[in-house]
Order: sequence, then structure tokens, then C-alpha cells
Amino acid sequence: MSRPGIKIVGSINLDLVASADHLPTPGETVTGATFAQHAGGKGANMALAAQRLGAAVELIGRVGKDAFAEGALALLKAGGVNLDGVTEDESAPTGVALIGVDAKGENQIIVASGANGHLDAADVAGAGPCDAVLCQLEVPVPAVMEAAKIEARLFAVNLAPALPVPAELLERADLLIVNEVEAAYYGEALHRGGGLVALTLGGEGAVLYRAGEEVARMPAYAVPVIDTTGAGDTFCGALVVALAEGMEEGAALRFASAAAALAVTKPGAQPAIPMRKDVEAFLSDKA
Ligand SMILES: Nc1ncnc2c1ncn2[C@@H]1O[C@H](COP(=O)(O)OP(=O)(O)OP(=O)(O)O)[C@@H](O)[C@H]1O
Repeated sequence: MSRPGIKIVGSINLDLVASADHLPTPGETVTGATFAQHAGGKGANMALAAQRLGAAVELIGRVGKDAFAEGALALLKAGGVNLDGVTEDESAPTGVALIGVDAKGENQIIVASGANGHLDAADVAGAGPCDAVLCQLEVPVPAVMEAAKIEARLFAVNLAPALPVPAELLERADLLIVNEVEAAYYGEALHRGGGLVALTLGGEGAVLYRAGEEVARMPAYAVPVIDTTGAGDTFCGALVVALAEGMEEGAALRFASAAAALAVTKPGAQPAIPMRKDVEAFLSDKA
């Protein structure tokens, strides 16, 4: 099929990343870290992932009127993501994520949502039809509920971070994507709408359910792990691109797992998101 059009409603952050030997316990100060900054936020990461993996993406979100905004949007701009739906908030700063990464690639994240917290239904209302819509929960729920009204064949929600949402959202979604923490939080409510549910299990892989029945399972690809930040976001963007293209469910899960596996082999979130050709080369290598 031709390039799918995907609208992503979500967060835009600047990730401030400190890499250290180990992550601090409460009250502990870890020294000797190295610092880097990367554009991030689940919405932005998924937008870049979907764009690099073959879709024409429009991002709807908010940033602050500050120097962080430019850094937060730089790779999206360079990647060709349509940013017409990104507005500058009058009062709140650009969202920031403080990320710690240890020597094994495990991470700890604190998010100050800033302008993301001001995204409202009016920012989303009026968005035209497209092939697929993908949201997460780092922006207010009313904006996500409005996104559910956009005319599209696939309405997908990554229920991250886990927080209370109207039952209607879970029932309305054609695809819900959760990790183990989120799956435990939402429980059986995930399957009530009868749509697809993708459960990601980190280094253990991912499972796809339809109406509560397992339809596909993928162990994680064995790759050298450098930094798992953004693996889940890459997985979400990739899965939605694949399904929007009409890929069969098992093939779509394999595509998403390959994209996410490549993402963990590099540091940072957005810089680590692979291109479509890299995922295809990886998959043909594994075939
Ligand atoms: N160590 C790993 N090796 C290979 N693939 C991995 C690894 N960790 C994660 N993945 C891939 O990424 C997918 C998503 O990972 P995970 O379940 O950790 O998502 P998440 O909890 O949303 O992650 P994050 O919030 O850190 O981005 C997994 O289903 C798997 O396909």
C-alpha cells in the first residue's frame, strides 16, 4: 500500500540523560556520570518512529516558548514530521524528562510535563481523516478522548503511564499497547472492547491478543543492549505503521519487535529509532 497517513497526539519533551554506573537509591547521590540531551516525549518519539518506518506523520502537541522547544523538535523537523499541529503554550515551559541510565541499559525517568499538560480537546478537534491515530497518556485525557473522534481505520492508544481513563476509551480503541505494569493496572478491562491488545515484556518480547485470545507471540531479538529508553515508543510507532499498511498481525508484531530491538542497541530515545530499510535488512537477515 502507499504510505499511510498517521496522526499522533502526544507529548513532546527534551530528555536530559545522565549515564552512570548504577542508578541511585532514594537519598543516594551517584557521581561520575556523563551527560547528554536528546529530544523525547512519548508522542514525539512515536511520531519520529512512525515517520522513519514509512508513514507520513502529523504530530499534535504543545511546547513552551523557550529554548528547549527547538531541541525537542529538531529531529522531528529533520525527519519530515508535519508539525503544523504543534502549538506554543503561552505560560508553561517545554516538557522535560530527567533520565538516568545504568551500565546495563536500565533506566529511571522523571517527567515534568509543562506545556504537554495544557494540550486540550480544542487542539485536536478539527483534525482531518487519516489512516491511523496513535495516542499515549502523557497528555490530558480530554485530548485523547477527542483524538478518538478523528476519522481513521485504526485508533491506537499506548496506555502509558497507567492512569484512570474512561471505560469508553478502552472500548473504543482498535489497538491498546501496554507493558506489564500497565497490563496489571488495567487488568481485564483491556479486553472488554474486543480489539487488539499488544503486551510488551521488555527483554522477554511481546504478545498480541484479540478479544483476550493470544493471536501472536514474539520473543525479543537477541541484540547487544545499550539503552532501552524509547524501545516501547519505537515498538508502538512500528506496530501502528505495520497494521495501518495492512500487514497481517503476526508480521506486524515481528516488524515492531525488530524495530524495538534495533532501538535498544543505541543510546537515547530518538537518535536510536531505526529507519525502515534498517528494519527490513535486520528482518531479512533473521529470516
Ligand atoms: N533487551 C531487549 N532486547 C531486545 N528487544 C527488546 C529489549 N527490551 C525491549 N525490547 C523490545 O521492545 C519492546 C518494548 O519494550 P518494553 O516492554 O520494555 O516497553 P516499555 O516498558 O514501554 O519500555 P520503555 O518505556 O522503556 O520504552 C519489547 O516488547 C521488545 O520487543
